[in-house]
Amino acid sequence: MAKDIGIDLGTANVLINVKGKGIVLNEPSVVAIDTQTKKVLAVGSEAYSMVGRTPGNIHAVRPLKDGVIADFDITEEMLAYFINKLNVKGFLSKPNILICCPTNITSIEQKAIIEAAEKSGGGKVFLELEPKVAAVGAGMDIFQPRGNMVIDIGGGTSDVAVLSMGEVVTSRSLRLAGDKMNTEIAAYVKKKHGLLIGEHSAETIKLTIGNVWHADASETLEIRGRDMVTGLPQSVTIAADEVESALHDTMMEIVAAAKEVLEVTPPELSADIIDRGIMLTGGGALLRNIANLFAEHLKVPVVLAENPLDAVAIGTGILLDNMEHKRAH
Ligand SMILES: Nc1ncnc2c1ncn2[C@@H]1O[C@H](COP(=O)(O)OP(=O)(O)OP(=O)(O)O)[C@@H](O)[C@H]1O
Repeated sequence: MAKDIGIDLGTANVLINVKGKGIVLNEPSVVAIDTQTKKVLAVGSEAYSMVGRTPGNIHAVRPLKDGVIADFDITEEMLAYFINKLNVKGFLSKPNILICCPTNITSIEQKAIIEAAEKSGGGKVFLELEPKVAAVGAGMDIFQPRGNMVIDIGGGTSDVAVLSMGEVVTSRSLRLAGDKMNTEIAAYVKKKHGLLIGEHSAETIKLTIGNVWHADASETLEIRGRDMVTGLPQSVTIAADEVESALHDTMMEIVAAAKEVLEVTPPELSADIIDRGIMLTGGGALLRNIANLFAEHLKVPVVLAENPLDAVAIGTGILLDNMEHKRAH
């Protein structure tokens, strides 16, 4: 028998939850391609280590951009590679797949995701909205007639949603999240320090001293890159409060989206949200003091999911169990 699997097909990472086993795969959504032969050379972690370091004929690409499939064929190859690696196919049967997508993708994009999962070895493919699955994975009971609000900040998209009785009541999805933050950090370092840095270095700055509220200026990190004037390798010291200003505009856009969602939320559900607080999920939730930033602007308590990066994958496991439970009764 093939095993059912849940996939968090993210812009930054792909996580796969196999029924009965838990999260068995967690790799960056990156594929290295030989541009001459068009052959896939590496997938996942191995390909990620090549980003920004490849010679001319090798290209390390992210097949998903802004939370949607930018390159269909490569996404399919990547998914097929991950699914094969798991050995979940049965002798004659294919695994059912529950896969997550942002709230504002078009029906064409939805079809592309389903098709990619089917072609990469899936049996029945179900699509679920990412914030719903993230909320479930973060431990929220969204199936009661009560308001639950979640903000999921991933690599390519930030989703804000209010859920009740298992469905999304109001939502906003922004095509800006962790990747945009890296771009903003690199742009800041270029403008303020005259230093060109790559994607990996920007990500390291974010992960090490990324703070979005009342950052401590004495917390610093030395980074290396290429001096814009001399063209030579150079190192500079960046402080956490600089990262806070680099990320300010992006954070304010997410805050604005959350405000818009709250403004159109039915009053009874708003009251529930005040009681229960807003749940933060996705890798972006790990930015230091992010809960304080949202709480200050939204005037509502904000809580962090226990495992923000795994919430969607954990949620797929819970929803797969529910689906089986329903089928059995
Ligand atoms: N400690 C951290 N501080 C800040 N950002 C972090 C941290 N750890 C991971 N991230 C960021 O979280 C993002 C990845 O989060 P996640 O895996 O939830 O996204 P995804 O599901 O791949 O993307 P999407 O939901 O947009 O498709 C990356 O941009 C990464 O840089």
